[in-house]
Parts: sequence; C-alpha cells; structure tokens
Amino acid sequence: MKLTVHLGENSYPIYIENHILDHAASYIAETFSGRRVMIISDDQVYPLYGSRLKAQLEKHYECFHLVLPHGEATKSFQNLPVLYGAMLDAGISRSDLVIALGGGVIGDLAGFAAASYLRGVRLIQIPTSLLAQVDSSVGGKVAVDLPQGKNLAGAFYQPSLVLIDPTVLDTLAPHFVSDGMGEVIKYGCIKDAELFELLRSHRSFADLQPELPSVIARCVDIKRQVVEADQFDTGERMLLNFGHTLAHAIEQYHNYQKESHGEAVSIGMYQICRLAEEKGLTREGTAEKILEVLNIYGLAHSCGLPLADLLGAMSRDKKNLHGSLNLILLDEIGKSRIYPTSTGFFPLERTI
Ligand SMILES: NC(=O)c1ccc[n+]([C@@H]2O[C@H](COP(=O)([O-])OP(=O)(O)OC[C@H]3O[C@@H](n4cnc5c(N)ncnc54)[C@H](O)[C@@H]3O)[C@@H](O)[C@H]2O)c1
Ligand SMILES: O=C(O)C(=O)C[C@@H](O)[C@H](O)[C@H](O)COP(=O)(O)O
Ligand SMILES: [Zn+2]
Repeated sequence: MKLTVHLGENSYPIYIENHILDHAASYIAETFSGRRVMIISDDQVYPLYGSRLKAQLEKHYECFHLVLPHGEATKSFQNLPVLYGAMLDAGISRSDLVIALGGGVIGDLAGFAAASYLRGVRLIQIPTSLLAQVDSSVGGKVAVDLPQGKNLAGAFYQPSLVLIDPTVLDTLAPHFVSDGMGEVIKYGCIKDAELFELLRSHRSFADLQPELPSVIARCVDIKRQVVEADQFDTGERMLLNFGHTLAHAIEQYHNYQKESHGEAVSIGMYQICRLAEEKGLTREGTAEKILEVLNIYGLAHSCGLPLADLLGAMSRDKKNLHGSLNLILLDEIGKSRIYPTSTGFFPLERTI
C-alpha cells in the first residue's frame, strides 16, 4: 500500500508492505541518485536488519553505518556530535543521504542530525518499532531531549521516503509492542471512534495481530491528514499530542529512565481524561473506556506521581502559547479539541 503526504515540494511517499525491507534499495534508488549513504541505527536493530539493508544498498551506493546504544538516553543533545562526527568521517555531503533504521529514538535523533548537519541532508525513515511505524516516522518532527524536557531541541524536517515493513515487528519485545499500541489507541481517541471500537473488540494484541498492517495504515493515514492540514503544529496537529502534556512531564521527571514513551502517553491519556470528566469537559464514561482498552494491550494508567511534581515540565510544553497551557481534551471517544487553560487546571495534591 502506498500513501502520499502532500506537502508541496516536501511531499513524500510512505510504503507499507510486508517484507519491503528486502526490496528497500530499489525504492530508495527511485528517489535518491547520490553517491553516499549513512545508515544510523541502534545496537538491537542493526544486528537484526542492518546487514540486510546495507548489502542491498552497496550495489548502488558507497555505504557507511553508525550503531548507537538502544534506549531513550541515546536521544540526547550530548549525542549529536557523535552523529555529526560519523557523517564527517564518512564524507557525507549535501548530495548524500541519511537513513534512520530503528524505532522512534533513532528516527528522531538521526532526523535531527540530518536536519542540522550542513544545514540539511536528505533523510529516509525505515521505522522498525510499532510506535515508529504508526507515528514517529511520519510528519517530520525530529528532536532530542534536554534534561529540562522532552524534544525541547528539534526541527520540522520531512523525510523523502518512509518504508514500513510490518514483519520486522515479529522481533519487537512485548513491552514495546504495547508502547506502540499506546499511540494507536491515541488515534482512536482523537479522531477515529471506529478504530477505537475495533481495538476494544479484541482480547489481546495477539488477537489483533492479523489486522495489524491495516491498523498501521489507518494510523498513518490519520497522521498524514493532520500533518497536511497543519505541518508546523499551530492548531490541528496539536491534537496528536493527546495525553502528551502529562506524558512528557512524567518521562522528564524520571530523566527518561523509567516510563517509556508509549507507556507515559497511556497514563497521560487516561489521567487527563479523568480530570476533564470530573470538570464536566468530557463525556462521562470516556476515561473508563480508555482504561478498558489500555488493559487489553498491557498498558499502564497510573505512575504514582503527584501532579505538583509535574507542573515545571508542563509549563515548558511546546503547545504553550501566549502564556496559556493548551491541553488536548476529548469531547468523547473519536472527538478531540484544544483546551486553552493554565496550570490551575491541575489539582496539585492529586497523585496520578
Ligand atoms: N517524531 C514524532 O512524531 C514522534 C512520535 C511518537 C514518538 N516519538 C518518539 O519516539 C521515541 C520512542 O520510540 P520507540 O518506542 O520506537 O523507542 P525505541 O526507538 O527506543 O525502540 C524501542 C526498543 O525496541 C528496539 N527495537 C526497535 N525495533 C525493533 C525490532 N524490529 N526488533 C527488535 N527490537 C527493536 C529498540 O532497539 C529499542 O530498544 C520517543 O523518544 C518519542 O518521544 C516521536
Ligand atoms: O507528530 C506530532 O505532532 C505528535 O505530537 C506525535 C507525538 O506522538 C509525538 O510524541 C511527538 O514527538 C510529540 O511532539 P512534541 O511536539 O510534543 O514534542
Ligand atoms: Zn507520542
């Protein structure tokens, strides 16, 4: 299946196909005719898929690779010089290409390095985690974390091509499958009640698995539409941040060492919904439905942190504009809106 993100001269195709990784070089050759390629990956993904990709690419290009430690700590500002250094050593120029092969950590980090190195070299995303396939590889948000907050240094930098091979998810650890499902559930919550009900109608991820390629395509298509409507996150795109105001604060609180992103998003979606319901801002029973679906896919809904401890990070959220905190709330499942408020929204004594 092919989807196209229409963004004028920054438009690009996304291919979703089982075993597409085995033909990656021919898709890449259609869009890139330069000389050198730098593959950036992590030490869990590269041993599984790196040489398969590199062997194909070597028929067309001079290939280099950089393998980084896996995990969120890698997506840090301190690591950028490692990527720039490797690209310089490989002689990567503006006519060359960076390929991000991995989960969202590699996609965001390699993407930001590609956006900033020489003021921009071409980028292709080959996402290998469920989260990266349904979310982070599409839409051009690239970033690194700062100690003060998630993704606080970054750019909007669209890839030239995204290749999604659902079969690589067979090697993904169950925890990270759940993580990806956190973002899948998010799409249902904000835009697609039918998708939400589909997720709710299964008993477990194993039960949903046969339908996974179409679920991935459905999520990617929602993201495509939102990004086409608001590439630079000034309105509609903020809806993709449902659950994220709390999630990013939770992740930052533990210095990105405890809750993984999808897990934190799950907690954030349930807890913000519960608070909004209590204030009469969301239809009653919505948080309970979210909880039901989180349980099906093995996701957390609380982390034991007092809201008071999360206010600092929430006050640095990128959706905050003109001194206002912009929360994403649901009217009901499938319908979301931006809700301008202040930190006063949060009962500080509450533990979530
Ligand atoms: N740019 C965006 O729009 C966007 C959207 C959502 C999330 N994100 C970011 O994405 C990051 C989280 O991404 P993630 O959940 O993919 O984490 P990740 O990149 O750390 O991947 C999760 C783990 O799975 C391993 N892995 C990945 N693919 C594998 C495979 N096929 N087989 C075996 N192991 C595999 C990785 O080595 C890693 O240990 C966060 O930093 C988050 O902020 C960005
Ligand atoms: O693409 C978007 O826009 C999103 O908000 C997708 C989120 O799932 C993702 O976690 C994103 O990285 C968050 O962006 P940020 O601007 O809040 O850092
Ligand atoms: Zn996210």
